[in-house]
This record gives sequence, structure tokens and C-alpha cells, in this order.
Amino acid sequence: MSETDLVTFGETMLRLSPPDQERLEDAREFEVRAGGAESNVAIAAQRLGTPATWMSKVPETPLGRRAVGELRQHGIDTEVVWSHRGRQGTYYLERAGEPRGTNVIYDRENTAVSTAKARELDLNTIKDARVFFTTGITPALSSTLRDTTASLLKAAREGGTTTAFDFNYRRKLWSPEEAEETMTHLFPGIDVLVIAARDARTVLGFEGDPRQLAHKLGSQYEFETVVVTRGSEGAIGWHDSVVHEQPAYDTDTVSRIGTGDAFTGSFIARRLEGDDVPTALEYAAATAALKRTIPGDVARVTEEEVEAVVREGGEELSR
Ligand SMILES: O=C(O)C(=O)C[C@H](O)[C@H](O)CO
Repeated sequence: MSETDLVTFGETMLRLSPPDQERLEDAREFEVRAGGAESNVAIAAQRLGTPATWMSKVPETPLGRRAVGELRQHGIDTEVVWSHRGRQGTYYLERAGEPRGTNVIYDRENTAVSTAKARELDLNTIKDARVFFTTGITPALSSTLRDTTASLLKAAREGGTTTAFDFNYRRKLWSPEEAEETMTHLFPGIDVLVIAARDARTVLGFEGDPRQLAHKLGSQYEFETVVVTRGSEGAIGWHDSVVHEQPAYDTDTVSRIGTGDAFTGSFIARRLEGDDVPTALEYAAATAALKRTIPGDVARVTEEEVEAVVREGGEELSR
């Protein structure tokens, strides 16, 4: 009997950001938080009632323990291979309005996670879960992780675990051509694909409006479900050859980082609860809107808050 419904695998970095909109060059302080797409998704799902486990390989150092400790504080289980070699990844986030724009600088070379092999991980955790999730960031990190991603998706399939994958193209990690080649090889092992309309166009070369993108992806690759995200314009879900449109909820944005992960974690949690695709999309959009009001990578939301946004469109004043 599985104790976890959702297992995610990937890198979580320490995120260092100067206060307000200060420049990295002369900042005297950094706020430190943990952030990574796959752990962000696990936390969002857990907040919505889905027991979730994040798997990774982490250096046995104060920085590694700091990252894992923070994830545990969010209530998810962590299943970590502790390593005496390799670094803890970090990223620097310099926040700014236009025209400077927010900038992310990665420092994630030679990390412990980039050496993680499937045989080091407990594949039964994945096989016993109901959903296994990772993103396109993981295979972008090393050739070892390319193989590991494929092996974990295979193990999930063998165990009858649904596989979910966020395409999450990161141009600072690899080229569109490399990403296309790797990801399309992974596609046959994926049941539920989440992809930004922008990535479907620029990396995969698909054309058309988001409804057409969802339909083309779904039928060309035999996914069970495809969700095409469109940022502030909402999302499109494709399932059983039917397309569902979900607008975004209005939000006063404090931080966009992690919005997509909040959306995906919530979508997975609601599907596991038995919701149909249109209902799960509504909850996902509500969770994403709430995340945008919260600093940091993580959607520290409650089920009640998400319900209220779905019910009231977020207009309600709580008193
Ligand atoms: O960009 C990445 O690799 C990250 O995982 C950092 C952030 O947590 C992620 O982008 C948020 O979705």
C-alpha cells in the first residue's frame, strides 16, 4: 500500500535574492529560499491534500541539508540519496521591473543531482505511487540525468503509475534543438504533458492557436492529457480528444516564479481526487493566481483559499 500518491524527481536549488529590486553587483544581503520545479509541484499538491514525496540526490553538506530541511518544513516527504561528492545548486534572482526585467543566474554545474542514476534511487517508491512527475529541466542538467529521466518514466509505467511531465524549457540550460530531440524521445513514456504554448512553438515548431496546439500534441504523440499553458491568458486542456478552455483569474502579482508549478501541482492533486479535467483546470488556475500573490517559489496556499477563488473569482474579502 503506497503512503504517497505523488512522487516527483528533480533538482532543488537554494535561491538567493537581493532585497527589493537591488542589483546583484552591490547587494549586501541575500534572502535564501529553496526552489525547484519538481519540489514546488510536490508542495503545491501536498497543500491541496495529496501526500507527496520529492526524490533527489543532494550533497551531504550544510547547503544540501538547508535545501532539504526547507522542503521538509513544507510538509512533503523527501527521499534523498546523500552524496559526498558534487555541489548543491544555487540560483540568483535579481528582481526588476521593465525595461530591466527579472533575471535568473544559475550556478548549478557539477552538482550531486547531475550524477544521479536510476539504480541509486528506490524505484519501488515510484512504482507504488499513483503519479510520477518530473520536468524538462531534469534531462537538461546532464547526460546522466537524461538516461535517469527515461529510466524513471519506464519504471513508473512498469508499476502502472501515471506519468506526468512539465516540458519547462529553460533556454539557459540547453538549446531548442537539444531539448526537442531529448524530450520527443521521452514523450512515448508520458501520460500527462504540461507545456507552455511558447515552448510548443519555439522548441517543437508547432503552429496554430493554443487549442490547435493542444489537439495536435495530443493526437500526434498519444498523450492521455495535454495542458497548454498561456500565462496570464489561462490554459487549454485536451483530454479524450475534447478541448477545454480555462481563463486565468485576476491577480495582483508579487512573484511570478513558481506559478506554473503551483498550477501543475494543483491540477495533479485535483485529478487524483477524481475531478474531471475542466474542474481540475479551474483549481489549477486558482492556485496559480494565489501563488502570484506570494513571494518565493512555493505556493503556500490552503485548500480553503483555493476553493474561495474558484467560488468567488478571488473577489471575496475574508473577515
Ligand atoms: O529554473 C529552474 O531550474 C528551477 O527549478 C527554478 C525554479 O524553482 C523554477 O524555475 C520555478 O518554476
